[in-house]
Amino acid sequence: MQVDALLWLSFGGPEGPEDVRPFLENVTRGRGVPPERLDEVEQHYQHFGGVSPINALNCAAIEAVRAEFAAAGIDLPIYFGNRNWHPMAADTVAEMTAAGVKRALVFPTSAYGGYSACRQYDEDIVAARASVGADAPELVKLRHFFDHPLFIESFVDSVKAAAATLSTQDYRLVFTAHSVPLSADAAAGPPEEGGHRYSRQIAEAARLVAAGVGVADYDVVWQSRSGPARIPWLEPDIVDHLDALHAKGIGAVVGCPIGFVSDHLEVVWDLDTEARERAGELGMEFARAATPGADRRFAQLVVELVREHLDGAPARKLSEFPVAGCTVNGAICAVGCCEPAKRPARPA
Ligand SMILES: CC1=C(CCC(=O)O)c2cc3nc(cc4[nH]c(cc5[nH]c(cc1n2)c(C)c5CCC(=O)O)c(CCC(=O)O)c4C)C(CCC(=O)O)=C3C
Ligand SMILES: [Fe+2]
Repeated sequence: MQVDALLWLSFGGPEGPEDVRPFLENVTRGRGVPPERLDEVEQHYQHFGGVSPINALNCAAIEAVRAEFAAAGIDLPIYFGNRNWHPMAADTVAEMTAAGVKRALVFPTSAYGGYSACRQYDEDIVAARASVGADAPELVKLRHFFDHPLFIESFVDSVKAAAATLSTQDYRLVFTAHSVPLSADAAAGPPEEGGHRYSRQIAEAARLVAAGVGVADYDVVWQSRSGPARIPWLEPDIVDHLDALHAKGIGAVVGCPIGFVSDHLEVVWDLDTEARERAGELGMEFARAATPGADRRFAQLVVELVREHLDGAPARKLSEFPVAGCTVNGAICAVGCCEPAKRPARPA
């Protein structure tokens, strides 16, 4: 396939105290997140000076991919655009159009399926192209990579490295991912797959990493719950789970943020701040495994995903899940796939 560019499509994050509120409003527009939750999350960002680490991490990861492209003789410019903060995807796609890009691959910074992790990026692609108009380039999104060997191997090594910092090797391995409403998880994937594509892919990635580490018993839990309390989300929460582990006499935990590709705010707040603090109160040791974003293998993974399109290279994958997430111009993966949740009306 002939392509002219790669678009790195991410979530975006604020760059200073004044950006936080407008950023949060962009994220939650029409999504039924209560104002109290926004106030709370604003404090998490302000705790770090109103700066999310996510933009700098994306820029560093893009530089790493540029170096791998150069080494591999792949001559593709890389553009960067986000859903919720500058550089906004629509502006970036306008810039690509002006530069004469006719067809680009799109790397979304999420490894998984589901509405928030996959279909919402498709919606971003549709909206960005629509804002540019008829000259917008064709945008071909790359597939889910949660079961790519380079993604899994990076987490295996980071779990081992985190475990090595503990005073004991008798630790509990606990995987965490961003919680989503139960209804969103039930609707994840095409209906004939039976739903729950997001939580099942998380479970599969956790299984592969645990096997690579050589750990038989582990847990998969959730973090960063949002939304009104009356709507059920995936549980248990990591912080509650630490209480439960403590009650069972467990004294050391390795937390592995399997649902995230880089150390953005959910990781540095919910895990490195809240979970670590709770572990401290309980007298438990807590080590957090690094996310893969800064690992050279992550850049190599992007190169491999790109090669699947440039030269028809085979898709390397460790699970039986079908290849998914790869569509053109933001088309949905399949009829009924990852339907956006119906937002319940606010109680009167
Ligand atoms: C599955 C998933 C991923 C992983 C897949 C992926 O990576 O895309 C993810 C990533 C991220 N989520 C992020 C930030 C936020 N997510 C929020 C809200 C929500 N996330 C949800 C799900 C997910 N989110 C959901 C169902 C909501 C409820 C509102 C809605 O239905 O949409 C809110 C609103 C406030 C709050 O309620 O927390 C914020 C600020 C950041 C950037 C962090 C930074 O700045 O460093 C990143 C990478
Ligand atoms: Fe989120």
